[in-house]
Amino acid sequence: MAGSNRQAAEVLHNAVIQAHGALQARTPLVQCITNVVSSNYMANILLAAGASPAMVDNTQEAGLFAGVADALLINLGTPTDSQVESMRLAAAAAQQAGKPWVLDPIGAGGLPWRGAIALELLQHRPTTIRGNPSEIKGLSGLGSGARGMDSSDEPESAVPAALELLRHCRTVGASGAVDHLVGHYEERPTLIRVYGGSCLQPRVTATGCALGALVAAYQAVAEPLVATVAAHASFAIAGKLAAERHAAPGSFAVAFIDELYALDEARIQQHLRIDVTSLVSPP
Ligand SMILES: Nc1ncnc2c1ncn2[C@@H]1O[C@H](COP(=O)(O)OP(=O)(O)OP(=O)(O)O)[C@@H](O)[C@H]1O
Ligand SMILES: Cc1ncsc1CCO
Ligand SMILES: [Mg+2]
Repeated sequence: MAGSNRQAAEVLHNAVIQAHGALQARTPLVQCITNVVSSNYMANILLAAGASPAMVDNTQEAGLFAGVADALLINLGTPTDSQVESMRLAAAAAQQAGKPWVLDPIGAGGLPWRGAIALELLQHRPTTIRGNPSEIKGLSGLGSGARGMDSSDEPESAVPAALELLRHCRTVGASGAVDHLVGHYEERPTLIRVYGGSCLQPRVTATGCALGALVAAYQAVAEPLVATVAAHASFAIAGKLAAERHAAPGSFAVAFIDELYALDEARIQQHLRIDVTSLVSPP
């Protein structure tokens, strides 16, 4: 049994506006342990959105810094032995310090070594697991047809896997044309769909990686479900508006950063589109 919850959608709509204001006011320091493809784009997206990025990923400093930063992102895109050690140290330190952290299990479905690392990191209780649908399905053990870093599954098909992963974290996000997010709203398992964005977003590498970093930034200023929705909503609105002005990936990527920077209460009011479904049992 499942039911649309319009009141919850309105509450979350207002909470997203509040979270956006809190992000601007507090400029959270976000430690990113991420892949080599994503670093520069991710840092620029965090800066444009109002957060402060720090790519501290060496074994000597990663653990210490996780205790200092406001939030942590761990992204498994191009893991080396040494970077994985930093991930272990940082995840443990974040857990110890009660800091929010986000796991992006890139490629977890298709590559067994990193899949095992992602599973190992779950012991440190990430606040959010964010990935594309194939990664969410792969990490949950419910299977996926993933071939590489891009998804070969639809977000809706990842909802049972996302619900399964809620045993390890507070919220799970599966991105795509319509983002499907799960968490608990008033203690009930709940699905939130975020509409918007552009088909140019997956044509720019590391867009999903940068989304994971923005989820971490929002986790520093809002409770987990609101933070997860706020980050996805920011991407959905900025992506939609950037695509109205640019029709190809290169100029779109620049416009997307600009739209994140320009996001404000009025734009959220006008463009945010979410729906909320309370789930009694998996759909
Ligand atoms: N077809 C689409 N239409 C609209 N928005 C999309 C579409 N595909 C992806 N997005 C948006 O792009 C962003 C990244 O999602 P995507 O699923 O491409 O992540 P990803 O595969 O993890 O990316 P990467 O690993 O390349 O960083 C999200 O904000 C998502 O909503
Ligand atoms: C292309 C690529 N390869 C490993 S990570 C990454 C960035 C987007 O997933
Ligand atoms: Mg990804």
